[in-house]
Amino acid sequence: RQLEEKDNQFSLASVREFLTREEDSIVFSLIERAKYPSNFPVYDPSYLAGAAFPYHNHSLVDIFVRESEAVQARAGRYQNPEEIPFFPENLVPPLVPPYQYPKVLYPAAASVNVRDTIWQMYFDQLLPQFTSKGDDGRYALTAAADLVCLQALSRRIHYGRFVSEAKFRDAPNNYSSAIRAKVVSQLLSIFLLSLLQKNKNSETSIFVQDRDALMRLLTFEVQEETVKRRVEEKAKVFGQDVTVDNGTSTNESSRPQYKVDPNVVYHLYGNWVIPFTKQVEVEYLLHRLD
Ligand SMILES: O=C(O)C(=O)C[C@]1(C(=O)O)C=C[C@@H](O)C=C1
Repeated sequence: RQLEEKDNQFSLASVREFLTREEDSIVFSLIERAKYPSNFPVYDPSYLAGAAFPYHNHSLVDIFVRESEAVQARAGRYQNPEEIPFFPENLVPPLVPPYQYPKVLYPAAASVNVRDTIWQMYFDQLLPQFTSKGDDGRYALTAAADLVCLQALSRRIHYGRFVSEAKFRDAPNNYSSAIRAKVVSQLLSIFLLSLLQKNKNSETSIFVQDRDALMRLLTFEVQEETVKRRVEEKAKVFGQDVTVDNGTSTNESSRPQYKVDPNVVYHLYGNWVIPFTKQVEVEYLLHRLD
């Protein structure tokens, strides 16, 4: 009964509330990571070249995430369908008894993910934008802060599966015809390929059209702009120094200094978080009628 009640509350509005709350987690996690400089050795496999097997030639952050996920798997973290690990091959069985999470996701689509894309974006693109250059030796703290950032981003982006499920339930007919177009185009492309011996490009272009139709259906540009402006604002509110001088301070600069540049957070959402969430949404929908 409790499950049914929870399930009944599942809607696009409840899903958006979850995404809004996750913004806080993401902004806070970035602020925490920004306490430390870039700390290059954390990411450099040669730093652990002398370590024993299986740790040698992995970066410290790589090992930190793998081992943390193993501990968290024991505590049941990945039994929760909201959570997707970065290293699924590494997981150990949970120690805890199962919890009856509401069964919201469609099983054939539940495991779609973009974990490798998130990993690459975080280390190659995002980190250099909000950390200062330098090395203060606090490597374990740095890796721990990276883990929290990665998990918050992953939870938000992979929640795209729940967003899609809510949208599909709201308009099953609209989505079903766009999803079925996939099946038709798959058959068509196989037929064309065998008939015309075409190269792979023609197949790709047919798939792209299906994705485009779904992408148009699930996109709300006004909502995206609201989200980007809100996270920018959160970066300002959460990331300023708090004083108790009632604004009477004679600080030389009246321009607030933020711990993480709000503009970076705006673009993090615009360039990666929202596009990756939409990618998850499309992939989920493509499997929604399997
Ligand atoms: O709120 C939605 O409808 C979503 O699909 C989420 C989201 C986002 O990532 O914030 C993604 C696509 C939409 O265009 C708007 C917002």
